[in-house]
Amino acid sequence: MELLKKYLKPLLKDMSISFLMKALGALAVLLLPYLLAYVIDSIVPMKDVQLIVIYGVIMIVVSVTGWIFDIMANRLASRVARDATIHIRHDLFEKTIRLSCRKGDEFTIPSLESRLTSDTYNVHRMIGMIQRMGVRAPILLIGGMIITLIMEPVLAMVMLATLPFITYLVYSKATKGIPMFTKVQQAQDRMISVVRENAQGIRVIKALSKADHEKKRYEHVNMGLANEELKANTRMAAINPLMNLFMNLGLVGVILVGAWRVNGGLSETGKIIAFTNYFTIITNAMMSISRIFVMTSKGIASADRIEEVLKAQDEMEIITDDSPLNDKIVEFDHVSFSYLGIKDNVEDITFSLKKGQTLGIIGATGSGKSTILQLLMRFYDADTGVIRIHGRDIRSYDPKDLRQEYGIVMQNDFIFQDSVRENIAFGRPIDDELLDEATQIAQARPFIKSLTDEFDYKLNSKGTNLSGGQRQRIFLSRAFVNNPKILLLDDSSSALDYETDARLRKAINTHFAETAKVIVAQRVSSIMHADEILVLDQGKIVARGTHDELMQTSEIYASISDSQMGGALLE
Ligand SMILES: Nc1ncnc2c1ncn2[C@@H]1O[C@H](COP(=O)(O)OP(=O)(O)OP(=O)(O)O)[C@@H](O)[C@H]1O
Repeated sequence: MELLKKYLKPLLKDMSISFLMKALGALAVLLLPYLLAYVIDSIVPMKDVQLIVIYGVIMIVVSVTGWIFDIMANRLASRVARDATIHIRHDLFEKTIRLSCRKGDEFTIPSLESRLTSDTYNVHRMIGMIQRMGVRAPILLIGGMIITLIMEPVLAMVMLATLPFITYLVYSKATKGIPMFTKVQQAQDRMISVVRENAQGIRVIKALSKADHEKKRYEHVNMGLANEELKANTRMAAINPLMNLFMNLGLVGVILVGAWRVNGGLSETGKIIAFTNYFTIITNAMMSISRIFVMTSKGIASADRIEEVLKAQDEMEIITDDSPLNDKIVEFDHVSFSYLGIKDNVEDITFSLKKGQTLGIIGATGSGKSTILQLLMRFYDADTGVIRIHGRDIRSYDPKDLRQEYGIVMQNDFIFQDSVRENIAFGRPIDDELLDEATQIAQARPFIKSLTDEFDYKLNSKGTNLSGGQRQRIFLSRAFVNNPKILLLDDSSSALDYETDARLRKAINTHFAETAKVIVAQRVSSIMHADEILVLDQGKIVARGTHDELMQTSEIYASISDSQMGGALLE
């Protein structure tokens, strides 16, 4: 509910106007049966046609005025719901993209996606509904009761006897509904996850003929969602029919007692007609209130999920470190880290890099190579040990400033559906000269020249209209274009042929002679000229040194090198 308070507060003025208009519209609706009873019981017996016409006109005016107020209030309500949701979505999106990687892993991407889409939609519907019905229904309900009590106390008591049952019914169903709708949203997260994986891995699925397997997986989560929805909706579905039952029982009682009273001369026909009108108004108001409860159950469950993300503590706090700056551009000091807090994914890593130096990292898959780069980017914080940049704790830098120091190619880098230029510049103010230089170093110039619109050529999402090697050269251009102080390359040339790879290495060494470089590679040829090479195994450094030293001291390194000798010979 805090979420609603925060986002509706600035819209309080519009909401108040909308509520006022709704209230006036509701009063007009309440006035009509009263006027009708008066016309039937007092004006018609006078047989004064002119007076009857005047009252008819008054009733039309009241009815049209109420209708106009209602429409205006509904429009305003839609605007308030829209404005509040825009701000909620904006803040949620901003928080989502700023969320630390650890928190992102905790929430999971599909869940964040559904919080941004269906949860915000539920909240939007709840805000709209509360405004459209939240004032009107209670006024019609309470106003209708007061008028009927004044008009026909005996009949009103018959009708009111049904109310305790109805109130209990709505309350008990709605309170049980909130956790059920939370489960529905969780099932939706699971379905989005499968849909997402299928959409992204469509080619693998086709290649491995796994369509039937994936269909079954989808059916499973789809059934899960359907079952949760069924459970929640079944509970809620009982509200309306049961309410109808109680209301109709009340109405039967009213008509029987009403007929008995008219026959006995205790009441008049007009009053009984008006009373049945009020009864319908009250019934509809009760129905609306029950709908508000259903939608509010859904909306509150969704608002809680949104709030959970908005309130997520970002553990990426910035600390103070006034240590003197030194010439070690990057330093790992006995760093250990675990993603899940179970087993260290990197353990006791120590190294440092000065201006212009290159560190090569090699090792088996899953040995922790990319994790070192993730820690260097401060996507995660080390559990023990310290990472320093220019001699100061990495945690003392604003992550935004810190990341501007880097040029990075990640293993699973991404191409956006945009031009080649935008994919390289990435919103940074990059002129053509820089673009040209970066693409030349990345050995991308020849293939970009061959594209129909060169730098304006539109790339598909994930670069499906490029080859693997072309994509890597776009990623490299992106990393080079801002002349980084620290260059991090994670398996960035695996799709290049050996000759292009060798030219790339030469170009990097010439253009980035001053830059500290960390190169993660599977190929020995990509790192053999590094100032130091780390050989990783299960998160630990099992050997270190230059290429020549490692050829003598590390069996693992020597065997990798020997198996790739054809590549290593090419420089
Ligand atoms: N987000 C994550 N959550 C949990 N575990 C993770 C996560 N990312 C990586 N790991 C685990 O951490 C370990 C090291 O992974 P890392 O990606 O650093 O390996 P790598 O040496 O770069 O492997 P590769 O050469 O295959 O890219 C692996 O066991 C991996 O399963």
